[in-house]
Amino acid sequence: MHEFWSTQPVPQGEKEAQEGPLEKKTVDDVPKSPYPIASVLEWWVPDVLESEDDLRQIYELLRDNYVEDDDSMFRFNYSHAFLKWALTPPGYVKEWHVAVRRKNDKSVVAFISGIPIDIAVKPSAGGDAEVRKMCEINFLCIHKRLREKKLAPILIKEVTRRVNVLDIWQAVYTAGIVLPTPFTSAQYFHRSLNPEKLVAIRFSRIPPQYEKFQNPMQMMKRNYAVPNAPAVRGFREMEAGDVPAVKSILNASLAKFSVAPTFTEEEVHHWLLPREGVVFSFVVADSNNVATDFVSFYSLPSTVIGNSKYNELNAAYTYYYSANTVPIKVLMGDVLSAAKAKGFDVVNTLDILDNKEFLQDLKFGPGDGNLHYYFYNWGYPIVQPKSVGLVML
Ligand SMILES: CCCCCCCCCCCCCC(=O)SCCNC(=O)CCNC(=O)[C@H](O)C(C)(C)COP(=O)(O)OP(=O)(O)OC[C@H]1O[C@@H](n2cnc3c(N)ncnc32)[C@H](O)[C@@H]1OP(=O)(O)O
Ligand SMILES: CNCc1cccc(CN2CCOCC2)c1
Repeated sequence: MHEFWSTQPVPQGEKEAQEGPLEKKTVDDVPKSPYPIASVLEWWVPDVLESEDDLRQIYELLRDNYVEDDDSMFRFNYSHAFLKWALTPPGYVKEWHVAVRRKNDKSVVAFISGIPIDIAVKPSAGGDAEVRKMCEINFLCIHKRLREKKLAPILIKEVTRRVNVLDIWQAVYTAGIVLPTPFTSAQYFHRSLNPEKLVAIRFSRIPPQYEKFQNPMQMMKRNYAVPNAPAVRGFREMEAGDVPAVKSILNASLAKFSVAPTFTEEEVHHWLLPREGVVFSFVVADSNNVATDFVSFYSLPSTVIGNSKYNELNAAYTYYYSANTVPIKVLMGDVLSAAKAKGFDVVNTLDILDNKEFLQDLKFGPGDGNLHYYFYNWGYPIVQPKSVGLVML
């Protein structure tokens, strides 16, 4: 059971693992050369910022081989612009973008990414959070033709080496599957914006109680209709001048959670300013045009696998927010309007942050997917998703 993960510094299910590092090594202990890999393969560092062709190769690997739902009806289709954004925040390390190519034709067969992140972790006994520089791991992907050959542990060990050599010893990551050992498990919720398309691609079903209506789909459209303009006075798109205020209110909001990132001004600029087709952010500005509230969402489409009428599901995912002068359910109501106006079919979210405060009133329904959260080399007790303030792309 867990031939690889049983060898790793992650909680192994024993109770009461101590909080904090599970093993202590120094940079001197870290191998200086890359982990050995099959002779027909080679390590490769794509230049996702400067090379559109390198970025295209990572994009295509993920488009065709990344995460699908359990029934293989949908597969994530992160865009080029989204991947460039997700992989190159301030202080990113090019070598933490770890790819594997076939030597003969240079085709990309696998990938795993790491980016730097400052995570504030509160001791479970209470008290001040400890801010720890960690690596956030994402986009682990092996080509469908190379699955179940133990290549994933090799990718994980190599990215670990490249992180350790820079004196960073913890990571945070999420997965849709249960591994040793989650510190929280969140549930997905979905808010229909385009019920007709969602039913046509079998993302949604017409609830049985609608069958009593003469025109069930008409009733579904009515139920999920949203205003086409924001309700909150002073609601507008975020702009560069809002960065200092957003940094202040967002860090204050996130400090309430047991596990959450902290953002520098440069990180607020990178992660939270609007980027067309990628991330959408809004503030509520007071009479001096100073941001008092903030809310955001990102675009993550999925390929619809094998549907004749539609080949893409346009999904928005709720991102970070700070609700201070208006309740989050009012602020998120304006997100639904903005997402509908921009052509999204659905808004997806998790029961992390204060999201449970709006799920019911805004007509989100539970999904059948979960997102499990993990630390690498950091013992931490299992906490409820509502005490987690980290959003993973
Ligand atoms: C200090 C710095 C540390 C940095 C590193 C921190 C750790 C980061 C960890 C990674 C965080 C990733 C976050 C995300 O990106 S989550 C998204 C993961 N990607 C996908 O689901 C895309 C589609 N699937 C695939 O591409 C492959 O199936 C993958 C690549 C997922 C596995 O490839 P394959 O199916 O061909 O298997 P194998 O024969 O090579 O290897 C089998 C071993 O791999 C373990 N496995 C399977 N799936 C995952 C998974 N999602 N996280 C961690 N481990 C996983 C599995 O339990 C088994 O180990 P053990 O059970 O026998 O022990
Ligand atoms: C947070 N990063 C994207 C993600 C990665 C892996 C797994 C999941 C969650 N799955 C998605 C597919 O449908 C079922 C639930 C999401």
